[in-house]
Amino acid sequence: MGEVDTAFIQDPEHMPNLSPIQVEGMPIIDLSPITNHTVSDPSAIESLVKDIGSACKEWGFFQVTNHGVPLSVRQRIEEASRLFFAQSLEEKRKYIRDEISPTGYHDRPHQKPLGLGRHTDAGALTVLAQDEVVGGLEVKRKADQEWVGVKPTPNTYIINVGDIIQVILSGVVYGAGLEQYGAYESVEHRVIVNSEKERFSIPFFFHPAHYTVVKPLEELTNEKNPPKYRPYKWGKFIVRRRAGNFQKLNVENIQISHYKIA
Ligand SMILES: O=C(O)CCC(=O)C(=O)O
Ligand SMILES: [Fe+2]
Repeated sequence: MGEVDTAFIQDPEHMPNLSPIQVEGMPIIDLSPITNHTVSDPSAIESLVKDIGSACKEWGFFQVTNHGVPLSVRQRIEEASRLFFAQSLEEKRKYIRDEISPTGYHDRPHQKPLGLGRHTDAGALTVLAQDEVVGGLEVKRKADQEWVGVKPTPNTYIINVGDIIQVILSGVVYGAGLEQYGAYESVEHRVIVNSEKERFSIPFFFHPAHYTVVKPLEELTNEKNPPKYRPYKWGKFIVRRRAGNFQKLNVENIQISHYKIA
């Protein structure tokens, strides 16, 4: 590996612990009440909605089973990505990520063991097919702010709240006794890689159109509960975020905290 751009080198307190605690505590949510059309039990849907709400508030992350995505589809995507990445660098660079094709190939320099520095996802939410063998995703657990590894669960997808949901739902007021759940927050996460095994992961980002203005839901704000964020243009935000290419969270790169109303 060549020289690593110092912008990617983390401060010591953000360097990953090489053997993080592996947790299974992240909620696993069964989506069969919405994917199994033979069951039409409104109370099952109601409790599903509640469970998703609690998972979003307590973890900002959850995993889904019975999601209705055929395993064969996932396997075909995984196979196609293995074939793509096995090609020569020259071939891959034909599909390089740039301003015109922001989802293209990105041969990002990284300093092992950190595959992807700590960050929050900028979009509304992310659906992730994590590598089922290698794992490597770590989440900053809201309960104690510890970094915990997310143990891969076969044929599940990991879903996490992104910055847009944090802003839109920032006006949610909790009833007495419910404060411990905290708010809908876009939780920090990062990825560690190991030098022996390749790691494949397939994130799908829910992003709005570039002209979208992101702002707290007006129905949730009023004089007593004023908006906590200034409106921002999604297109500008994501273009600036991409220019920073997941560098350190606390420097250079644009964050929703910059739009926070003190
Ligand atoms: O590879 C992973 O497990 C997560 C990737 C991720 O966090 C991202 O692309 O935003
Ligand atoms: Fe992410």
